Amino acid sequence: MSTTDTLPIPLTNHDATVGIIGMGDMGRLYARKISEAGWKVTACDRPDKFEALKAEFQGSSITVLENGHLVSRCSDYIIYSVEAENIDAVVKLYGPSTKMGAIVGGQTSCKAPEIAAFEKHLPQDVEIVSCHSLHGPKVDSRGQPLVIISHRASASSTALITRILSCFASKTVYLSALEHDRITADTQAVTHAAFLSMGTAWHANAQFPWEVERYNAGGVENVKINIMMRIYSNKWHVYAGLAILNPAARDQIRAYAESVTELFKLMISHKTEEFRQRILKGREAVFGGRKREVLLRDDILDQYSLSARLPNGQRRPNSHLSLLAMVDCWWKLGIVPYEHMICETPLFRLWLGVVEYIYSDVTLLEECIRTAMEDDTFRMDDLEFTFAARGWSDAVSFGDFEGYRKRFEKVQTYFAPRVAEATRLGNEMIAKIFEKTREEGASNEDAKGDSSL
Ligand SMILES: NC(=O)C1=CN([C@@H]2O[C@H](COP(=O)(O)OP(=O)(O)OC[C@H]3O[C@@H](n4cnc5c(N)ncnc54)[C@H](OP(=O)(O)O)[C@@H]3O)[C@@H](O)[C@H]2O)C=CC1
Ligand SMILES: O=C(O)C(=O)Cc1ccc(O)cc1
Repeated sequence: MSTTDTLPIPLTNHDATVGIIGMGDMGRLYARKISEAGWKVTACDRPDKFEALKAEFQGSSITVLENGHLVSRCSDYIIYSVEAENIDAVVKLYGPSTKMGAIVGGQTSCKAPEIAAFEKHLPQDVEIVSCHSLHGPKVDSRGQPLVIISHRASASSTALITRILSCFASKTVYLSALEHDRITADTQAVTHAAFLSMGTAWHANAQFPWEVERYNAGGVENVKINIMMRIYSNKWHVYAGLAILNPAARDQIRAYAESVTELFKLMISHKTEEFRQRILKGREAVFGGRKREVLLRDDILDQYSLSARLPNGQRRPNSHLSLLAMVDCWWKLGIVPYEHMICETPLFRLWLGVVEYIYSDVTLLEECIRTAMEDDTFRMDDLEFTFAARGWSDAVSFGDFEGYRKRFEKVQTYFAPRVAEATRLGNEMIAKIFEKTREEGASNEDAKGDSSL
């Protein structure tokens, strides 16, 4: 980190102007929160959206400008909140207009291309402090991780950005760009790959899983369905960007697809003992000697089913290939997911909670193994899931944004009629689980003076 202290930004309260380039979902969240906290905010989106955006923010304290040149000229901290795929082009366009001595950052989910664009196109007098809120635009930011990357900045500038972003009441985590990308590949990219593959497999089998009896099977299935729907209700470019542009993510998604394929081959060749040994080795590597940390209770999850017709709550065995492959892949890559909780997202926490739920109960795990080996009920789902995991891995390794978009939107369109309902249920489920988790974490702390939550 180099320092440039020649043109200090004033540090007295609220006297810096914050500029937002890209008024999509995250840009709007940032503009609104930062302006509510009392900072002067300027913002723009693409020039063709200027009139509409100006009309929308008429009478608010956010000043909408025509383009990124105008935002850059008058702002002390400029945040690029655009598609990761576009970051180089947008910084190239507006970067040279940055006010002398200002600080620049970005909100993209993968930092290597963002930092490369800043280094390439920003004048030398400009400092670089980037950020990444590890949650979607509709999630309560309080207590969620917010990564701050002080890449080329003085301590006082980093302190100023920390102060500006403190309005989110998030948990600030300081990392380098490289650390950020390695950790988020583990927490976000592989998690998304699993759920994208579930959606693709259900679509390939022409199923709405909540209408199929074998999926009306309690908490774990509810989490799978709700997270899958949540991911497919977001914009494709968010997931494409963080997977395709992050080399660590590409490797991990490939490793996940390999684990899925290898486990599936063992299943269909009925190599029970080899399969069991592999599952148990993964369990030992990832969870061995660890007390259960994330609480997920089936009775809470059971309340959040999309199924209207079928009675809820009777657990049906499932091979849970998606979940067994996750642990297998963590083991093969030497990843201990708990070490990455500093960059957890709500989805990663839920996913780890579900995985942990199965792996902490030997009876449940044995049930998965037995079902995988003996029960054909889920075989066609597992086959399609295997194809899907490899398909997503190919789209990511080929760096194929267009192919990724088509794959994503095909499934998104299929599930679209139920998205609103799934989002509502998913939000309730997440809020309830985290509320319960916090409560139980607090009572554990009272009881033992030791809470990991
Ligand atoms: N959504 C999420 O859950 C999260 C997203 N992120 C990251 O934040 C960034 C923004 O994501 P999000 O807000 O969801 O995406 P959006 O697509 O909602 O917002 C991006 C906005 O930037 C605009 N834009 C593109 N080019 C320019 C330009 N030259 N000048 C001004 N505006 C421009 C886009 O316009 P147009 O649509 O016309 O291209 C769009 O309105 C992404 O990099 C994403 O990875 C980070 C955390 C969470
Ligand atoms: O929680 C998740 O994984 C999400 O899907 C929301 C999300 C998407 C992109 C980010 O950079 C951060 C959070």
